[in-house]
Amino acid sequence: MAVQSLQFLFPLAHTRSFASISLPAHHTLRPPPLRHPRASAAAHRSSSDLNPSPEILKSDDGIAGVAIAAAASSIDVDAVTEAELKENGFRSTRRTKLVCTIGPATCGAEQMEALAVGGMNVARVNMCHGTHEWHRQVIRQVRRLNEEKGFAVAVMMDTEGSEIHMADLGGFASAKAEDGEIWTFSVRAFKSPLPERTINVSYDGFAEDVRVGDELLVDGGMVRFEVIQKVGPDVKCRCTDPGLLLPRANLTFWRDGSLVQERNAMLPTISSKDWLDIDFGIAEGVDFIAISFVKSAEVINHLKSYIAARCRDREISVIAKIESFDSLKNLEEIIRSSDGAMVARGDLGAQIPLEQVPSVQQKVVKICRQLNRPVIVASQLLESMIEYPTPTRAEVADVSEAVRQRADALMLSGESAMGQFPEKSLTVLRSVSLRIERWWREEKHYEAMDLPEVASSFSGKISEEICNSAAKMANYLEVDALFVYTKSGHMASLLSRCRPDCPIFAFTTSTSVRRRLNLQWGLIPFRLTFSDDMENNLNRTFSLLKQRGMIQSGDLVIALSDMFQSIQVMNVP
Ligand SMILES: Nc1ncnc2c1ncn2[C@@H]1O[C@H](COP(=O)(O)OP(=O)(O)O)[C@@H](O)[C@H]1O
Ligand SMILES: C=C(OP(=O)(O)O)C(=O)O
Ligand SMILES: [K+]
Ligand SMILES: [Mg+2]
Repeated sequence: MAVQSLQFLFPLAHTRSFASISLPAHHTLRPPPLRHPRASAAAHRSSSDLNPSPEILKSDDGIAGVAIAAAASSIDVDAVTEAELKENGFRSTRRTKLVCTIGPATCGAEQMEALAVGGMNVARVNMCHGTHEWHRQVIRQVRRLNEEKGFAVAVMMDTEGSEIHMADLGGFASAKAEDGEIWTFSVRAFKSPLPERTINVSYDGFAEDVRVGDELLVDGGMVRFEVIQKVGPDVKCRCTDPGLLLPRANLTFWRDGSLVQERNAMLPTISSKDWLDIDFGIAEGVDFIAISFVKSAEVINHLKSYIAARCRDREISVIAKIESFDSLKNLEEIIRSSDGAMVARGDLGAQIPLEQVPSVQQKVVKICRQLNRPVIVASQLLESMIEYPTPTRAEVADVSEAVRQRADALMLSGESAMGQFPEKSLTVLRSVSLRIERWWREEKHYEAMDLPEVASSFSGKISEEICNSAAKMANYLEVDALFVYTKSGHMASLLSRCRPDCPIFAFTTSTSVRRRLNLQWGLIPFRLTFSDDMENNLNRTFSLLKQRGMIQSGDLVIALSDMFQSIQVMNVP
């Protein structure tokens, strides 16, 4: 290690007694060296510092991305983050991750690349819509983008679940239901075109289950009907809240002010169609599978063993969607059994009173953080931007609140899938995230959260203590970055859980782990081949990152590794 580096190495892994060594008192450390603002330092670097010949991409809103073919370099790094680091330094990298639903508005190569350049960390495909062929094209497009342009966008497949949906609207993109109109919801098979004001319903038992007087909510209440008459397989309904009906919109019904639930209990969480979609997702190598309408931990455990038996060489993370009344009863257990959760506010708002959704969101975000599971806040974040180029003030406030809660990720649905302004919507998520994150730093805002122990083994406890201490030291010493060398990604996620002030550079040997780390707060995942020799690893990393202009001599770094369970504090030589 270079002369000016200060270094503390604790080989904690091997003996129990080492674990009780206390970390060095802060006064034994040299203060961090004075540094030039990164922006000006970066500006002085010549473009020949960049390695190998980069192709500069420019998106509409002026964000520069540097795309470097992954194969040509010995360290794989997210092209957008690399550009951000070079332009503005460590402090400005975005901590909150962004998920975009891909749909007709964004499935083209150009649009998808624009989303990647705009900061999309995860591309989501919703199996409620489209064919396998369509989804296959999208997933391969993402892979191609990663390979050719140096992105690390992960793919999330979201199952349909077995709730009741409307069918397609006989070829129409939407239909307007007006106040007082009588519509027929039917399980009959019609020849197209459908009769006027008629909607096909996916669930055969619909006409039997529903009663006259029930309230029928389309898409969580975007349109409402009252059931006025049942005629065999046809259910006649009067529109009470007008609005736009979209193909395959979700249906729930309410009786005497409560959600009608019996039917939900009978339907399996993962339908036979979902199992076919899951097989498809496994075959296409998706990184995440999100399960809709999770009711209990069993279904998650079952799916996880199903996946484990089929993909021995790589993992697929299972995300539990919290969107049903039932999931709230078993929240902790569900989150504990899953690899992450989504606050799916669309359907959630149809199953519990709307005014309860914000507190449930806050609760899920908190439990996920405590149990060390990534959490996504989803649905209607920027709903008005499906049609308009600027968000409402209320939407900006909602996005800010999710960022302020330190959720791992924010998600776009219709805004990116079929809206008119997908890239602008992403820009709003990005700039609102950055603004709140900067505000924390300006205000020196620390929010202490009790982080209960999550490890079950002694070695796991050591890792956890090391991460908690390293994050504390990083804040106290105002270090530039935390470096973590981790094969499984676990130690990176433990660091992320602490939500430290500085970014976390997570080095992992696997491309699949790297993509999955891309969902977690504050992590900048790199793929790097490394050995058991930490000194060698660090020197190689420093030299590679320096060559690429991402760090410079004098930067203060805390490095951890899950091979040695070590902490080192040093200046980049
Ligand atoms: N693969 C797709 N093909 C066509 N339309 C899609 C697709 N994915 C999403 N959409 C459109 O975007 C809207 C919002 O997406 P999302 O919120 O994921 O679905 P949903 O509204 O079914 O919950 C959908 O209602 C649908 O109109
Ligand atoms: C994200 C959600 O699920 P989907 O879009 O699949 O209905 C939701 O209901 O908020
Ligand atoms: K879905
Ligand atoms: Mg849903």
